[in-house]
Amino acid sequence: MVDRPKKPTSLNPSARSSAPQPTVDISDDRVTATLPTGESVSILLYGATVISWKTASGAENLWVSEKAALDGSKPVRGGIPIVFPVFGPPPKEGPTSKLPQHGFARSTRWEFLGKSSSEGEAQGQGSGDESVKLDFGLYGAGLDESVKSKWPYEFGLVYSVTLGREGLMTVLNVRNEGDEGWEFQMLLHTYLRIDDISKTTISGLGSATYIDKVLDATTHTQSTPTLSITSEVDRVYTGLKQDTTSVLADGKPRLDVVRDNLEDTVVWNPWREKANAMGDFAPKDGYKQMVCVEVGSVAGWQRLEPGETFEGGMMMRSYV
Ligand SMILES: O=P(O)(O)OC[C@H]1O[C@@H](O)[C@H](O)[C@@H](O)[C@@H]1O
Repeated sequence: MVDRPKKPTSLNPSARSSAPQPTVDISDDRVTATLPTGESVSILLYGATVISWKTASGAENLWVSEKAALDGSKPVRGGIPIVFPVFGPPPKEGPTSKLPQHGFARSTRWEFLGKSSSEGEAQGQGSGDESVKLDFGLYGAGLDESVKSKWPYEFGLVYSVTLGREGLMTVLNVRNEGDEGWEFQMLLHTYLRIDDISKTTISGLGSATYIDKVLDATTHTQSTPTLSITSEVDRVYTGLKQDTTSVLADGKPRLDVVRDNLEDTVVWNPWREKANAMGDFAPKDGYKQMVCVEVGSVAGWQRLEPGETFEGGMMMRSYV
């Protein structure tokens, strides 16, 4: 009798079968991944908006308004909406002038492209350093005609969200898929959850220059090593040299935001009046539990010629 060929097995089958694996749950409107150690992330397909990122302790790191629309009717007030291809109100003239504030990426449904796992998991090492990467795509062809007519360029966006034990990494890859060059701005509009704004300081911006959108829209220099927030803040820090912006609670690290290939960071807190004026901002005193630290490329424009790509993003670490 001829021996049957054995079924191919992994290099270390026993470890592979016994090592707990990350789980990925895909529903109609969102993708949720959980590591065996308890960390989790949840991403709405609408806007590819990360709406939750929890550490192993169960602590939530992102702020989402209690009145945020999660049904695709408007951009999510909280989490990490993606700003592309224009930041803020569009310029009066030029290719992005007809687009809504912060562009269309945050108000368009993206496609889930799939998941991949870290080497540790793939080789069944059970080393406890598993991570899971979720990819989302948005293409010119996927846009509504009404949006296409406002920004008629061929593009491909791939947004990768990687959940690991050491933090959450989010990276946007932008590709020009057409035959003419175009320019864009991008930003990860991250609403961080904090316990108490009066005990919160932000470091990593000392000596940097910023455009103060609340004051006079002119350029200032950060004179103190840390920033405390005691009223409305809307600042665009530009050309930052250091990579890490840290949020401290009572002087102790709470969250780090590490920029990757991006030079600008927006710090935003609407404070009492602006929070009150936003219909989807709740609770009304929620501005005391959030601060936006938003990495991006927004002070100028990134230009992509046909076939060129740009990639930028961030790594976030949580200390709770
Ligand atoms: O209300 P939106 O469109 O989500 O924008 C919120 C804020 O987003 C910030 O990035 C801007 O700097 C602010 O000026 C703006 O108010």
